[in-house]
Amino acid sequence: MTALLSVDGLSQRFVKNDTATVALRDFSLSVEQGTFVSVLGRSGCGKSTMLNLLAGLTTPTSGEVRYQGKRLTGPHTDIGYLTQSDTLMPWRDVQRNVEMPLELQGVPAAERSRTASDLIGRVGLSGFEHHYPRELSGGMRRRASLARMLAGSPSTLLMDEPFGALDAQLRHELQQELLRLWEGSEQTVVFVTHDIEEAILLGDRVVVLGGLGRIVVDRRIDLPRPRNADELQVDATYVALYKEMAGALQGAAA
Ligand SMILES: Nc1ncnc2c1ncn2[C@@H]1O[C@H](COP(=O)(O)OP(=O)(O)OP(=O)(O)O)[C@@H](O)[C@H]1O
Repeated sequence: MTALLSVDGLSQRFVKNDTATVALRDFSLSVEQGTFVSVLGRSGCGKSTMLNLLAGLTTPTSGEVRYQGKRLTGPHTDIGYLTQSDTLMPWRDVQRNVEMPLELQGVPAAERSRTASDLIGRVGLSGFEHHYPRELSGGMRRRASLARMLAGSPSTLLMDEPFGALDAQLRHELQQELLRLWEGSEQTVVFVTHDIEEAILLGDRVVVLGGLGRIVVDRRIDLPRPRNADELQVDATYVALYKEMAGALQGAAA
């Protein structure tokens, strides 16, 4: 398989009021086309900084990001990014927010409306099509943002803790929905989470980051798909992976 997205020797340093913070140091990662890569790490280890760089939103202090073999110098229309912050347009209702990427692609109105309604249903927001972002809960805004990102059918999806604010049941439903949409799509996913179970359930590969984006574990997940969260709990391979990753996260904090 070919590397779709790769970074080599990436460092990011922020300077604020004469104080420098290093968020990533000499970070390298190569993501193969069509794979689902989960990135696990504790708060503050540099995950969002890494995604901002992969999305071409920020320029690294040193090193480079390559997408489809070319140096990435800014946002790319093939790369969808679900950030942690709310980027829904406040003056558009849910339907028109989700339709937005399709408008930009010149998709005819009837098809736009059909695709958006389908995705709104898949993220559990049917009935809220004409609500504005201020009329939604935080979790609902997150789901609307997810539907909007999926509407654009980007070939690469970067997702920053998309399900972190949701209750367990909804999180489970959306994990399954995301897998249904992804399987067979050939989309490449980089999915950031704090949750070990979620990382293993979803990923073809789990990368665990320690401080400053140091990779402490990089494991291929060979569990067969479709995966069922309840069945995994008693699967010896899953249990061993879980222990390894829990230990790595603990060790990274020490
Ligand atoms: N724009 C910025 N200016 C200054 N420091 C920053 C900036 N962005 C991030 N940092 C610092 O870089 C480090 C990594 O932050 P980052 O947001 O990447 O962590 P994270 O792993 O995504 O955390 P979380 O899981 O809590 O979202 C932190 O110490 C943070 O304070």
